[in-house]
Amino acid sequence: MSAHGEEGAVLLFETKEAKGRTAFKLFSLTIFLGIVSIWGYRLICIPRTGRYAWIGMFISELMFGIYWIFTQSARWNVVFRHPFKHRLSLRYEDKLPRVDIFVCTADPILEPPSLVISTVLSVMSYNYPPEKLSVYLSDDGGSELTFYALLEASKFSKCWIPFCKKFNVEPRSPQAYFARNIDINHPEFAHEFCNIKTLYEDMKRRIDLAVEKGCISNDIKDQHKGFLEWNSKVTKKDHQSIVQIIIDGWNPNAVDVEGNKLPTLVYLSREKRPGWAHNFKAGSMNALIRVSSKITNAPIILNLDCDMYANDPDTIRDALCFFMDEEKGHQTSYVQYPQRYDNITKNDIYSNVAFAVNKIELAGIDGFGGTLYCGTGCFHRRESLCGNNYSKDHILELHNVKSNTKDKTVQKLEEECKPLANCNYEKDTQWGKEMGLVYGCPVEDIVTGLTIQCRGWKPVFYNPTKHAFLGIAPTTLDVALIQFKRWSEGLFQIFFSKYCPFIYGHGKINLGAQMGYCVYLLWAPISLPTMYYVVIPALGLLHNVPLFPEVSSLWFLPFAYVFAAKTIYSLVESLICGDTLKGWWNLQRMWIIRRTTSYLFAFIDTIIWQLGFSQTSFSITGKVVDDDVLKRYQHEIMEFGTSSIMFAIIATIAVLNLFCLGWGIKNVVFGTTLMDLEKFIPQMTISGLLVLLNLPVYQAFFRNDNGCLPSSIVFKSIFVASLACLMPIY
Ligand SMILES: O=c1ccn([C@@H]2O[C@H](COP(=O)(O)OP(=O)(O)O[C@H]3O[C@H](CO)[C@@H](O)[C@H](O)[C@H]3O)[C@@H](O)[C@H]2O)c(=O)[nH]1
Ligand SMILES: [Mn+2]
Repeated sequence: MSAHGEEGAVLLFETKEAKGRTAFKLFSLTIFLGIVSIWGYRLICIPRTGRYAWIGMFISELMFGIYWIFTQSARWNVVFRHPFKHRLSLRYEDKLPRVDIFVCTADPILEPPSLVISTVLSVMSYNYPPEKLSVYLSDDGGSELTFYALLEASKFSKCWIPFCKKFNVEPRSPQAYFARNIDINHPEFAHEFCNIKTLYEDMKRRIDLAVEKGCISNDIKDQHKGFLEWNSKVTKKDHQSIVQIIIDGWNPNAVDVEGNKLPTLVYLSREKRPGWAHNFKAGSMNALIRVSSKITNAPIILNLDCDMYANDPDTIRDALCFFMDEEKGHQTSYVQYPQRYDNITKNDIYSNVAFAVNKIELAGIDGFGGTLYCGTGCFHRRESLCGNNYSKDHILELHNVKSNTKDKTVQKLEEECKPLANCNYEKDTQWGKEMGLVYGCPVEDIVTGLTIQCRGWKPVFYNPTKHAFLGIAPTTLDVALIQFKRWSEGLFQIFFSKYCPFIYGHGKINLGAQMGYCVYLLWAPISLPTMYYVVIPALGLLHNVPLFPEVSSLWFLPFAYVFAAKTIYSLVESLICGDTLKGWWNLQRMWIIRRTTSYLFAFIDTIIWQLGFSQTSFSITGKVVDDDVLKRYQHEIMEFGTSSIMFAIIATIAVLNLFCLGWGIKNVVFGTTLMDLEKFIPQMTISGLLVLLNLPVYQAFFRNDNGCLPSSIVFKSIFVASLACLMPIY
């Protein structure tokens, strides 16, 4: 070990393979054999009655099997990364590169300005030389409320940053920090704590009040020239570019209350005009890239959503290890952190965390060099994000990149930046195609990451034990499903586009990475076999059509083995990754619900989009809910409440399986022979499990809070399920 340690001392990060890979591969092979036997059985034993249903079962199992093979690629080659930030400090403390941080917001109602500035403040107070740090807020809402909040934050930062650094407080998002129980025993700390808390609460009150009123009073407007940009004609969808450098960090007077330098702070709202496609978050990121290049031009960019605050003040240094390692760092294009959330309850009722995805799958895809860019919590090398190919001979020294702030006044810089954020700037350029984030897809992040990899760069996935960023997860089923619909739709569009990893990535990225991408890109079509599996076996039970081998037959073995092995494996994997037993159970439910609603609609909409009948849209995930709803979320009670068509599907499936299981049990109890029971055990198991998973759905039929299933949905689902029962099975 000592010899190794010596050699390792030169590295700024190391990559370790996961343990037990061989055992996993053998295990995976046995499941594969089981799957192949199932396919074989379906082909060999086609029955006379229920022939079509049988073929449907075969097609479903074929799709499940192929999809399963893709998911194995994400587990085949799992690697874990470890940066050594103390080595970075020893070697490069005086050569640290400048870092530009981009925060995106889009709507002052769905994304309250007080939340947005908490994120901004958390990154302004990173443990990093402030003269090398710049924070840019892109406001697609074009709202003076957000601008006002940022102005308030810039003032508050003068107290907040020194307070954080003096007492080394964490987390550095004031909203998250003051929401915790903080031990204020030390008298000096207690005093300053109370002061800063009052300052924060006053500020928050002023901001929230302004948001409530929907406008800014004239005395406030007189305090900053920036408000002049908002005249009566400015609306969210129609306004000129607004660039306001709120703190010019290179100015010697930009200091906090203790006289330390402040990071640069810039407000940007790119031009919006009716008739111009603005390309959602990708468009705003590209405007940010250009505007920041005119001002601070840092070689490293951190990209965050407005709700993702920095939880660990040392994250920048960790990430830099991956860029500055002498041996491999020059090839690193981006460093992606997993999406973690601040508001997760114990058993994660909507399965927002995806424990196994974060800990195993993404690390497995990283093993093949295919780390996904997930849109937030990601450090980029500006060069690679701007469309450059990787080349060994041309390596930019990170600390030598120059900024453009010399000899220019703030006003002049602002004027120079505005055209860069104009609608027509990108016309006839490579922006959105070869440069910056790629346009035309609701998951701009994933496509962009793929194109960067195909240009020869090697991204890194890093999942530290202390979460680097914490965001806000959806707290209602509705919002969670809409988010998944946007994702699965965008992902499936990639599969159909010229960016399909098997074509676009052919010869450029590893086959394992291409397959790894497909684990996500194929979410939408996997809805079809799932839908089949939750409906047809149940109907078979009702109409006496057996669809599986008898329990005593040898053919039953592969079914039982594949089912048990996959289930136990996924349970163990979830538990190892930190989920609870109940959390895993909730995940199974969400897995069915997502596949039969979000993914299904995404599939349908993608086909419509493919035929050219619709345009890309982006529904922003809401980040606030009322107290009543929040309480139910905290008690892990599923929230329905509205009569969404997705809920109708969920309820119908639940009712149908309950009917059919009831019928099946009746048949067993009253009369039919033991022989028959044997034939139907697999189908009864499927319906039985679905009924168990759906217990919270049945409960929602009878609850009488505002989150229960509306009676219209209850009746609809019973009606549709009854109709389905009449459907004959061929
Ligand atoms: O026109 C837009 C729309 C959205 N956003 C911002 O994009 C971010 C993500 O939007 P959100 O509604 O929170 O979506 P999520 O589903 O939480 O976002 C995930 O998925 C998106 C792709 O679907 C990625 O862009 C995000 O980074 C990723 O966190 C937010 O900060 C928004 O303010 C914009 O800047 N402009
Ligand atoms: Mn979000």
